[in-house]
Amino acid sequence: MSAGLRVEQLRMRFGGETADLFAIEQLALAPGASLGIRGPSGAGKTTLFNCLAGIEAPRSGRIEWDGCDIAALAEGARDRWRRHAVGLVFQDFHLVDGLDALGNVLLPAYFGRWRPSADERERAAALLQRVGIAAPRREVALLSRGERQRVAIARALLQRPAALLADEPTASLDPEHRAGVATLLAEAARETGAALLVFSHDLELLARLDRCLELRDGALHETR
Ligand SMILES: Nc1ncnc2c1ncn2[C@@H]1O[C@H](COP(=O)(O)OP(=O)(O)OP(=O)(O)O)[C@@H](O)[C@H]1O
Repeated sequence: MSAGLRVEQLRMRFGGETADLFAIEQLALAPGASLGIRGPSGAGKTTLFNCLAGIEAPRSGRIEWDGCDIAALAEGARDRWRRHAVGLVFQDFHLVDGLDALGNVLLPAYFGRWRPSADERERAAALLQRVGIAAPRREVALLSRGERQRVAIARALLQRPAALLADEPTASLDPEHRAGVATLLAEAARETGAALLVFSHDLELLARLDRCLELRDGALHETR
């Protein structure tokens, strides 16, 4: 059993298509390491993100996270795995506007339970402080876009995930907020020892990561 991510012979094809969108022979990411994936529009980055996050099932191949092949799991088991094993950060934040910052960070703690534990509440408050949100009880709809993304990062870290996956996390932010979120993601992953996988066009963000690959013409290519 190996720690981190190990992908082998991963193929994805949507129904009705005659060719694979991508075929990835091998990909590995160790705990604590960071990897960026960029690529032209339509190359399949979001689809690959969805496969690696267990949101979508590939056509064939292995996606092992800490030795567990999530490609072989049924949808319900994959959903359960995703809730505790990975933290997800999206371009458009996926926050619940009617809730305050603390309520949003605590959302993952509600799955399958009535309410979060005292420990989880404490951790959520500490994470919000860590990401620089001074008003945890403010409704997220009233926060700036940069602040909203920082709340989303705090939420992704709540369950102490072994991996942090981000899909275009800085794309809807202005330059000042982009730099802050890039630093935060890289630091948070380093501090927690999580593997960090970022899909992005943001060259400044990609430059902060250990390694960067390009998804192009259905395959992953080295960029540096
Ligand atoms: N559910 C689906 N069914 C059929 N085709 C799909 C589906 N989802 C995505 N595609 C197709 O797969 C291709 C890759 O889409 P994807 O969103 O993964 O690309 P991307 O690299 O993230 O693009 P962008 O950078 O523009 O967001 C596109 O041609 C898209 O139309």
